[in-house]
Amino acid sequence: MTPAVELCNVSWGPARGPDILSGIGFAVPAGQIMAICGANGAGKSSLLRLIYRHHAPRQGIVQLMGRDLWSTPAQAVARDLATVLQEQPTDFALSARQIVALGRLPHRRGWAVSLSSPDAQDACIVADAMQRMDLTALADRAFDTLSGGERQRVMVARALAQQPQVIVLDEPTNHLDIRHQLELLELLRGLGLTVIATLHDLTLAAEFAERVLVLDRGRILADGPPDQALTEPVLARAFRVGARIDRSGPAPRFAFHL
Ligand SMILES: Nc1ncnc2c1ncn2[C@@H]1O[C@H](COP(=O)(O)OP(=O)(O)OP(=O)(O)O)[C@@H](O)[C@H]1O
Repeated sequence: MTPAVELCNVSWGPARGPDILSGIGFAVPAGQIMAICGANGAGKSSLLRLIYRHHAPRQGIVQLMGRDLWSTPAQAVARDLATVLQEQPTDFALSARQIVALGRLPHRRGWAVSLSSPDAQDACIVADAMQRMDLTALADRAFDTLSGGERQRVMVARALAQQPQVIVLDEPTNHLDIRHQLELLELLRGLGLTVIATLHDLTLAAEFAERVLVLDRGRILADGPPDQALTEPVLARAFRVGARIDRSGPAPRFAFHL
């Protein structure tokens, strides 16, 4: 079966700069939940930007649903792939519902859309996405009056309203309290979609993901099920710390020292 996302021998670096990512190759089957872990500056966000068609690879090819990303119009990519990023809109006064309704844009012909009067089907999809993210009571609040965690849930609801095949998330649990972290990861797992998320919290990554990719200075250091990818030697090398993993309980416990 065609992978949902596939990178073949990809490298990327900024114009006139050295490679930040090199020799990156992996295929994500449809429906797989993959976490990307690694130290600050390892290249996690840059890798996501290649997957959501923000950076074009310097070398190699990135495919979404079997099509070269850069031979596919941006709107067609947006029908298949949604993002939840760290940068959030803050400088305009749309309501939470209107932000979520933006997720319907890629499905509109010619991008023409009235945010205040979406058609009945779109309104239903938007309401459903908001309900799943526990946002119904906040629907009419201006986005810039919401807390960090509420905003994050709005951005996830917008991605759900997009009804994509693939969701790419950059540190989705940032700003969320423990309950909302667990609820979000549970929800993502239950969607049946392909999910690719960067996660700093290794315990969450080990519990949530079926597969973990560990990046180290722009290269893949480990790629496999959590218990094979998140090992003491891999973590020691990736994070330059001593690492101990206690696997005696139901979930692994990670301990680190300098
Ligand atoms: N457009 C750019 N121009 C120059 N350097 C860049 C650019 N984008 C990323 N970098 C550099 O590439 C490296 C990887 O950055 P990236 O944001 O991908 O790391 P990360 O693993 O997501 O880090 P963090 O955990 O701190 O968010 C960093 O050293 C960063 O400064």
